[in-house]
Amino acid sequence: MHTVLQVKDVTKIYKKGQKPSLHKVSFQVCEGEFIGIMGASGSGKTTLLNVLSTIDKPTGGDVYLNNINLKSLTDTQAADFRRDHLGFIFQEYFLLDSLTIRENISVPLTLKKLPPDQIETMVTDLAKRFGIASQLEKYPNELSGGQRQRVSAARAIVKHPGLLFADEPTGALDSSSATELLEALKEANSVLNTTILMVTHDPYAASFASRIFLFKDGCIFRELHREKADRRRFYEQIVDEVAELDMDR
Ligand SMILES: Nc1ncnc2c1ncn2[C@@H]1O[C@H](COP(=O)(O)OP(=O)(O)OP(=O)(O)O)[C@@H](O)[C@H]1O
Repeated sequence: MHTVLQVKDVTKIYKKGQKPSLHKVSFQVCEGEFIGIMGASGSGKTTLLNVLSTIDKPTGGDVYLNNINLKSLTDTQAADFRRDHLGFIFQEYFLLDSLTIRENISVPLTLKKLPPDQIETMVTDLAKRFGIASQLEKYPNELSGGQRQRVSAARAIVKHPGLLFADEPTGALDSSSATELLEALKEANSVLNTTILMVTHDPYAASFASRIFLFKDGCIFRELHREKADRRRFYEQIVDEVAELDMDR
């Protein structure tokens, strides 16, 4: 399986004299992995996501995404790279209220100028996977929070991003909506081979990942592998680690 993301000795110092927010962080992610990023508030998770997604630049070290060194990109190239290769899901849904759900999910494909019938097929297929096929002609304000988040996930995945970043995607959802979203992400991961990097404080959400990096003070403090453990056992392991590291917010 090929390496999608390579992070080498990445350091981020916001202000001279300040403690590094990331300190020589190194890891690799292979295509089709589902990575969870956990850590206490202030441990560097958002900083890492910003640096990996070309939104911010590291002070030192290198990030290779699909073998492209992000350092080599100009700001305009970085914006194009984000549009063409990366997908994002945030705690907020960021849907366009004046567009239908079908139109919202179609936006990335319309921007790519794909033929309408191809867009139609891709959007309908994905909407079925995400359990929102019957909502396609509605508007965002007619949907529940959980449904809106699945729409925003479908919009991020429909363009087949090389890497999908999810930043606290279940943060605003009740537990059953969170489960529906996480199961949909897991399905996209296993069926469509979408590579996912998800920041979360929630051990339950993290238990859907196959590998987890626990951050502390800007460094990877521990790495957990799900391997053959079922999700429940993995969840228990994560809860134990979080308690041990006192990582609760
Ligand atoms: N723009 C900035 N300027 C200066 N320091 C910053 C900036 N952004 C973050 N930091 C500092 O970097 C460190 C890591 O912050 P970061 O936001 O990455 O943590 P986090 O793990 O995402 O926290 P949370 O879970 O609360 O979102 C913190 O000490 C924070 O104060």
